[in-house]
Formats: sequence, structure tokens, C-alpha cells
Amino acid sequence: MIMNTPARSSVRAEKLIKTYGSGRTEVTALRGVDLDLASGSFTAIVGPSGSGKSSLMHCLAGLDRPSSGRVFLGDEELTGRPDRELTRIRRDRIGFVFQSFNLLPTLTAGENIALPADLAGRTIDRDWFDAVVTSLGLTDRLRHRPSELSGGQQQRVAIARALIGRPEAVFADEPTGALDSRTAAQLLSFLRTCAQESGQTVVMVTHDPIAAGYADRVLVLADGAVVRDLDRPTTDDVLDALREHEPVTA
Ligand SMILES: Nc1ncnc2c1ncn2[C@@H]1O[C@H](COP(=O)(O)OP(=O)(O)OP(=O)(O)O)[C@@H](O)[C@H]1O
Repeated sequence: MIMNTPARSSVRAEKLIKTYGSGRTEVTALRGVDLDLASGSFTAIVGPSGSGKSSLMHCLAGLDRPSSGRVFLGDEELTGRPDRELTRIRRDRIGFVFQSFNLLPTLTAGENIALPADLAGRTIDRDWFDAVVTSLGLTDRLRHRPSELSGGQQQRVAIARALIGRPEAVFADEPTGALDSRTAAQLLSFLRTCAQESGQTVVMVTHDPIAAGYADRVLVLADGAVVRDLDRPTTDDVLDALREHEPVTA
């Protein structure tokens, strides 16, 4: 009998707890999250505002440290490492798209996209650069500076920058927030291709059930815990799961 090999684990978290502040102002953003995302998977994290989505992504991407628990990228543990090593792992193996695009205003779009690879001293694969830029519709915008681009174009430059080094894990916080529906659909299809064809592990936070419908797996977060784990859900499945966990309003 042929056994299916279990998918290789890429991003893993054990008993993640994240609290901010202390004493009377203490807020618990994550309450013991366990997570295992396979290489080449595309996962969407959804949930009400304040449910802990950004906190979870920041801990998984090594941008913030959990209060307790462990985070792994492949076989390497991120938790407990000195800042210098975390910075190296992030630079070499992780791409991150922030809600605020964090583009450098004095550089052109093309230079912004190439910057992380340049800083890491890596040569950029021209074919891959062209594929990313074309899929994101940025070919005729490469010489523009961020101030000369629309919000959606700046968002796409930030996404191209995160993808250009072909990192094994890509984390995107609301990547379609500033995009019209056609450009959003193009981007989501491209992220899915990155997962399926390049084996990259893609994790995205989104408020949009349609965007979540592009993912293989949707995790619903509520009050700092994963309350649903949906396998290839439709947009309606995501909407239903979100409705179940809407915060009760008076
Ligand atoms: N730096 C911080 N200091 C104090 N509290 C914080 C901080 N960051 C987040 N929180 C709190 O932690 C909880 C989870 O926040 P988080 O940003 O992770 O939620 P989210 O699901 O991403 O929200 P949104 O969808 O509104 O972006 C919230 O109650 C928030 O107020």
C-alpha cells in the first residue's frame, strides 16, 4: 500500500500566548494558539477586530516575541533567539507585507522591490523579478517613487518586495485592503501560485471572506484562540463561520 507522506511542516506554533501591558492594563491577545502550516500551503487568518490576527502573524514571522510558547520555521525554532539571529532568519527566509507599506520614499518602485535582496547581497533572478512585476501589473510603474503611486500600487510594490527573494514563508497583513476587486483577484491568484508551484508557505490576514476563499485553509480567530479550522471553504462557509463568532453587541 502506498502511504501519503505527510506534508512537511513549515510554520509551527505551540501554546502561543501573547499579552501586552501589565497589571490593570494587561491585554491577552493570544491565549495558547497551536498551529501547524504545511510547506506550500496558503492559509487565511480571519476573525473579528481585536481577535489577535496581527499579533499571531507578528509572532509567527519573528517580528514580535510571544510572552510564552514556541514558534518554528521548518526545523528551526525562532523563539528564544537573539535579535541578530532573528533578523538574519527574517532577511533570508521570510517575506512580510505590512498594513502600512513601509516603502522608502527616496527610492523608485523598482529599487524598493530589489532592496531586501540587495541588502542581503543576493543576485536577483531577472525572470522571477519580471514574473512578479508583471503579475502585479507594475511593469510601467517601476521608475516611479512611492509618492507618485496610488495606494493600491504602493501595496503591490510592497507585495513584490516581499516575494522577490522567494522566501519560504510569506506573511501578508490585509494585502488586498487598498486594491480594487480585479487587482485583488490577480494578487490572490498569484499568492496561490506561489504556494502551489514554488512551495512557498503563504499566510494572510484578511477581513474579506472573498479573499479568504482563495486560500486552502482558513483559520478563524476569536478572542485570541483558533475557533475554526476550515479546509478549502467557499466564501459562504467563511461568512457563516465569521457570523458564529461575531462579538456580541448590546
Ligand atoms: N502594542 C500593543 N499594546 C497593547 N495592546 C495591544 C497591542 N497590540 C495589540 N493589542 C491588543 O491586543 C488585542 C489583539 O490585537 P491584534 O491587533 O492582534 O488584533 P487583530 O485581530 O489583528 O485586530 P484588527 O482586525 O482590528 O487589526 C487587541 O485587544 C489589541 O487592542
